[in-house]
Amino acid sequence: MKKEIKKNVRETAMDLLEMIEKNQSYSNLLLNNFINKNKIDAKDIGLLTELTYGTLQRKMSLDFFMAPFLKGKKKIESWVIQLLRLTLYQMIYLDKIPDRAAIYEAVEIAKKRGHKGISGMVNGILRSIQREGVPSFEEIADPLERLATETSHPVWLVQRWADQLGFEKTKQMCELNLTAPLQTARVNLTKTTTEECLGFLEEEGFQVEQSPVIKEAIKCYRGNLANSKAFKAGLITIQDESSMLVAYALNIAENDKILDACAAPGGKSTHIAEKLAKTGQVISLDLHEHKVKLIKENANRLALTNIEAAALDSRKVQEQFSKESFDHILLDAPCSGLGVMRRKPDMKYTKKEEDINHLANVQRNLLQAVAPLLKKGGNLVYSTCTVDMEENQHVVSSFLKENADFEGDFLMKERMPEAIRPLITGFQLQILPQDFGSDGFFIACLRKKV
Ligand SMILES: C[S@@+](CC[C@H](N)C(=O)[O-])C[C@H]1O[C@@H](n2cnc3c(N)ncnc32)[C@H](O)[C@@H]1O
Repeated sequence: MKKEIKKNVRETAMDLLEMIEKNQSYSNLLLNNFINKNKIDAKDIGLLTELTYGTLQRKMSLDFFMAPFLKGKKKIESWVIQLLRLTLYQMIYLDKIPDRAAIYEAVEIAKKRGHKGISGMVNGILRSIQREGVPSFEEIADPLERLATETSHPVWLVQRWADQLGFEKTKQMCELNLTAPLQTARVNLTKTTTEECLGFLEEEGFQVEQSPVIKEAIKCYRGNLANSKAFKAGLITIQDESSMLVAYALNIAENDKILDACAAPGGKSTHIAEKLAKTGQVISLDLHEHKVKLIKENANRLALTNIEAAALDSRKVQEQFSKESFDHILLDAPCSGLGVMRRKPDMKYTKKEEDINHLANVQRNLLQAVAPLLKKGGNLVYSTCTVDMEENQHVVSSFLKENADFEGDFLMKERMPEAIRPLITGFQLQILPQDFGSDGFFIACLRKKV
């Protein structure tokens, strides 16, 4: 039976924000686990999600708004800061909640969690904000710093993107990162058609439509497809459209043997297996045993028998597999994930610039390790869900420099859905979230010379 949250929704959001702030878990995992474990009522899920994600998304802006009102105050406990952010978020960004209701709730929580002094301070700060209004972003003279504060992204990241992409694209991306992503799913074409699947989902009450970009992709405007009968029956996989493009890049033909070197939880492996239409074989490797379990579960749910999943550090693949034993190889590398910040807003504040340098090294080593396993004439597809050149274009160019037996595969463009082609430069595709609403993503298609 579903139950209402014992603590009220705002207090729960405050606790979740505190846990995220203390780096106890990723926001998306924490919130999903909390909702599932506590069987939260549907009407509370919406508000809890909105308050937690919204406050997190706007953290830097909220701190900017609050700063003048905290001047001269002694050190304020972390949970009180979360409470102030949460309340300010409702006052500034949510029209449907009257200010007085938000302030009243905040004071009640402060009384319960702290003491009279704290609730008095919370009341005082919030009432002053209500009376005097918050400062304007226009007060920030430097355009880059203003964009960073206004869209709540760290300055180093905005600076980095502006250097790589220019200010306009950076601005669009930062603004898009504040919006909620649409859920999309991939139809398992070995079991059904897109049209038939749309029909099943509509019968179940989902508001869905076929994507204009990828023929087997479905966009969902209402409902969570993970709870659908179609999902349980293995007719769909929840996957972003950008990720679906990887299987297009590979040039898959029936009976191919394909290596997916970083495969868990199996989103792309299962797509490849579906495209193989019950023929061939996908060898799906991942570093972590518990993640390999997820690949197997997904393959079973989708009734795909042409996937073999195993735990292995792919930097050591040469110890397990012979040279030139795969028709194609996918390296969907571990990366900084800067293309999926909409889904994990806490990443904006936890990622460091040095992480990017470290990851680029790991990515180069993985590419170097898998390359000898590819047959001549086969494709090596390298992909990441990031938008950083150091992990994308630079990794690829340094690989090509060191491996004269590889070249860019310019035919990738012809294999891609038509709407994507204008975004392709040669044999590389950098998708920004604002391009067509999917995740930021990178795909490069290389070919081993014959
Ligand atoms: C981007 S995710 C893969 C997502 C997956 N391709 C999909 O579509 O579902 C990267 C994966 O690489 C794995 N990984 C990281 N280092 C690895 C290594 N040295 N060898 C094998 N897998 C590794 C991580 O555990 C993670 O699951």
